[in-house]
Amino acid sequence: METATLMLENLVKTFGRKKDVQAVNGLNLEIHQGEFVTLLGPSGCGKTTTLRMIAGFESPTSGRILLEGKEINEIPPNKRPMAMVFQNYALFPHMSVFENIAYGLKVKKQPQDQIHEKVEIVLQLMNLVGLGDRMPHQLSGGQQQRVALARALVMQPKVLLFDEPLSNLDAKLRVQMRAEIRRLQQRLGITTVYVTHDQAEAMSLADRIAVMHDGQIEQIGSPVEIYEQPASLFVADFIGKANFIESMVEDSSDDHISLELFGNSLTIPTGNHTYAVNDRVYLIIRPESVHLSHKEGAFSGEIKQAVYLGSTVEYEVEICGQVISVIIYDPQEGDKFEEGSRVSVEFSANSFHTLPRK
Ligand SMILES: Nc1ncnc2c1ncn2[C@@H]1O[C@H](COP(=O)(O)OP(=O)(O)OP(=O)(O)O)[C@@H](O)[C@H]1O
Repeated sequence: METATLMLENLVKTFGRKKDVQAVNGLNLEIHQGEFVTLLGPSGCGKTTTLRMIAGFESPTSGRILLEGKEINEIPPNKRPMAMVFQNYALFPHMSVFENIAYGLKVKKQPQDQIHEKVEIVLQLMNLVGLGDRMPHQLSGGQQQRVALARALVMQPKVLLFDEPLSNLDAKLRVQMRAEIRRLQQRLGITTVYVTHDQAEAMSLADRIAVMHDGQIEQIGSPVEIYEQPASLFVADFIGKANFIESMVEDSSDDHISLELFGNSLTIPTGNHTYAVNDRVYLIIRPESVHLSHKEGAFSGEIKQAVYLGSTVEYEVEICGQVISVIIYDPQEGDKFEEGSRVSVEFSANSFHTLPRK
């Protein structure tokens, strides 16, 4: 069996004199050798606190952190074989790029020639050759972040930690840097934990995404699993857009259920759930799985709102009193509909997903 490099067991962190802020609330996570895991969730869900506990900057109120099977709760941050890259780069302003990168090795009293060799390797790796003598303020934001990453990599950590490292960069550079981080991580194979509240960043980087909510992991899985099989309403709503249609089970067999959808009967696979007749469910469908046309179709709706965004058009369509979001990618002439017009609506086969409704 593959052993986890990093294991978080029932991790709890409370803040405040009365211990009344539950930042992390019984969190369990296993991260394997070489794996890239992102912690994704809304502001305040406990992502940064979790990362800071892994790094050793915060000590857990209870629970255990294990690295390669050994508990490291009591080991100070500078003794953990980990390196962290921060949102604000945290470079020393009075040191050159070279000195910034060399700093950690100097503190560890490594021989001068080895420090030189190692710094040169990461300067090359991070496309920073020729910039070693510059001061941080003479670099662009993207270059500063590369120096911060070089400074982390030069320590040859077993675990690399990122705290929203791209938030201060403009949108284009962010996309470029995230591709660079992914390439680098794959090439070096370093176990990585990456905190972000940006879904696209989490989806494009991670082997697995841990979606956090109220100090716990609500679901962990590959980007495809998280998107296509959300385990809760929170995940379905937080990751991408989703339509939630209230319905009730009319018939149930081993692996299929029939339910009512806008006056019609729909039979779909049950997925991971078991349902009985009369159970209340949410039918979940993504906006890109809904199709509009002027042809005769199963359902008829009215366009309430149309927003043209160039590469996509987004519609709000009312069907039987319920408003459904629709996204059309790469819209062609026939995909444009006026507000107030009637359209027929179809749903992609097998694109429905259900969750129990209390
Ligand atoms: N040092 C602290 N003292 C008191 N409360 C704290 C402290 N650090 C974090 N918290 C609280 O713990 C909760 C989780 O914070 P945390 O920074 O981990 O969330 P986050 O998911 O990283 O959010 P964001 O995306 O906004 O950074 C929040 O309610 C926050 O206010």
